[in-house]
Amino acid sequence: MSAMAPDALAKIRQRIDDIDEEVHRLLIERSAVIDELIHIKGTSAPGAAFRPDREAHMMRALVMRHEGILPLATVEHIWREVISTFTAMQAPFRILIGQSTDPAALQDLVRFQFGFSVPAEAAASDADALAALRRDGDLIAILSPHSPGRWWRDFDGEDLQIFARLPFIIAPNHPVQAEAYVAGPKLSVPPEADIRLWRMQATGAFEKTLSAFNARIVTREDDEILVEISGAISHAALCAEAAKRGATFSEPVELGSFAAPIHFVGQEEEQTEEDQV
Ligand SMILES: O=C(O)C(=O)C[C@]1(C(=O)O)C=C[C@@H](O)C=C1
Repeated sequence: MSAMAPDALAKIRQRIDDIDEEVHRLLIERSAVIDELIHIKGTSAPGAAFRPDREAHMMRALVMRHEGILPLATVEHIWREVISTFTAMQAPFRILIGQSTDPAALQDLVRFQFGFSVPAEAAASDADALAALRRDGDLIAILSPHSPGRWWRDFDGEDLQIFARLPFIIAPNHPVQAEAYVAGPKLSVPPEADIRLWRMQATGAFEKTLSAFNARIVTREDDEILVEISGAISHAALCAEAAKRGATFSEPVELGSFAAPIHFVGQEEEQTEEDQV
């Protein structure tokens, strides 16, 4: 195959330039609504702009409309950068990264989700992260469910709340494989959420009961468990089922709630002309 004629390359580059210009102009246009958003939402308090349920809805729409050869994670990351920047433009916030058995992976997750326009730094410990969160209203903390700091023991969902679980799109080849919760001050508008995070004491053979309710044990230590469970399931229903198996669950402490993640299995192959013959 001969090299592409220079004018053909120039034409393609012109198309790319035109597209880039349009995307850039649209982003500038998107940012023009910020003042109005601040006015309508009354987002004067630091960190008060977060609307996790709206973000979840947008990410679902993004997954639904995506097509072609562009990796979904690329588009996801671009939008995460945009949404995070737009959140900070309404009300600035900072990120504290909690303890993890894999700090580099957790840092990657933070940058994938929040981009580079929001300051992020590692907390000395989970306890420090929570203390800072309780002190400064403009902070959110990224907390690992596998943290040696066991932050969940000092968290009762009263003054702080978990309002998102990361990553939101779970895919086998996703560039970021770490998982974490986003904790922050109580949001002024409680998010619509389908999964709650509970801390409970559980005894007996309780695992089957949780599986039957599609609940996910995130962390377990002795008889204390951290569980993600659908908002449609009551504690009473869980206990009634557990009783049949001689298991028990204590009254749960709800640490927060969030939108269910999207499990993305892969992009549908584009059908080429060769496939059809
Ligand atoms: O829809 C809003 O309330 C916004 O503030 C806009 C926006 C966005 O950039 O799309 C930013 C932050 C919210 O968490 C959700 C969405």
